[in-house]
Amino acid sequence: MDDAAPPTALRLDGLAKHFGRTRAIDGVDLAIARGSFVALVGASGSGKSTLLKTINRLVAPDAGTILFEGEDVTAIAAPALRRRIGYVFQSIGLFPHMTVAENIGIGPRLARRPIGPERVAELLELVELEPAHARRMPHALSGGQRQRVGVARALAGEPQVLLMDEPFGALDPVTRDALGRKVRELHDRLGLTTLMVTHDMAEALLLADRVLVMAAGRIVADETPRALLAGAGGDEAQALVAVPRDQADAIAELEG
Ligand SMILES: Nc1ncnc2c1ncn2[C@@H]1O[C@H](COP(=O)(O)OP(=O)(O)OP(=O)(O)O)[C@@H](O)[C@H]1O
Repeated sequence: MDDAAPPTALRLDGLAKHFGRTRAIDGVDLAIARGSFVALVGASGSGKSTLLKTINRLVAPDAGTILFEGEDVTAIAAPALRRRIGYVFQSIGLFPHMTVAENIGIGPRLARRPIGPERVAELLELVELEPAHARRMPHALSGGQRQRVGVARALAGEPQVLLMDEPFGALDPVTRDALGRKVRELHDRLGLTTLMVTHDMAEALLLADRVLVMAAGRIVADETPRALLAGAGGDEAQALVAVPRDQADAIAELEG
């Protein structure tokens, strides 16, 4: 083994999950180095969300193992696991009847390590929200603010790993861009290991250190953004890279 390589935060071996006849995950082997920011892209229905959910045990796989810092996730109590692995949901997923502060504190509370108002204020500051937002209900926030609360909630238990399922999907492009940069900055500052599902190859190329492409339950490409832009990864990956590249070319042409 290479002594200089960073330790593995997550290791998936022979992972499979079927829903009836659908092979949502069809034999995935994957090692994610501590500290890396990995994007998971691929067509709708290719298994990205299911893969993410198996990691923090929201979905139980039919076969295979998942090691988190060398420990089988099934051996870790779910609340403790979910405190150590923050999760930002696709549809934000805030509890509508709870204040922002209660939403942010739910994970630590379930893990019997409740957080106080100072920590809530600190988390709000981390995602650039006002301290007064702590008392608001989710419906009284904009979509971008709600998603920031979702990120704060995922960070509340001081996780080592951050899983994000299409976290910026519902946001306007300007907010999306700002929040993407913010998350990357927090990833670097807090020393996180991040696995982010996105439909947007441009976002994956700009934010991640490594891009995985999923198709029909399998990982069909695993490349750095630079390698993808240089043509690596095969047809599936290159079809996805072509989208932002063609758009950039078309805009450049309009600018004449
Ligand atoms: N609870 C479930 N019951 C039955 N089928 C499911 C369930 N969850 C996922 N599937 C199926 O498994 C496959 C993979 O779904 P998954 O949500 O993981 O894909 P995805 O790549 O995340 O899609 P999207 O980008 O649209 O979110 C799909 O065919 C989906 O319909």
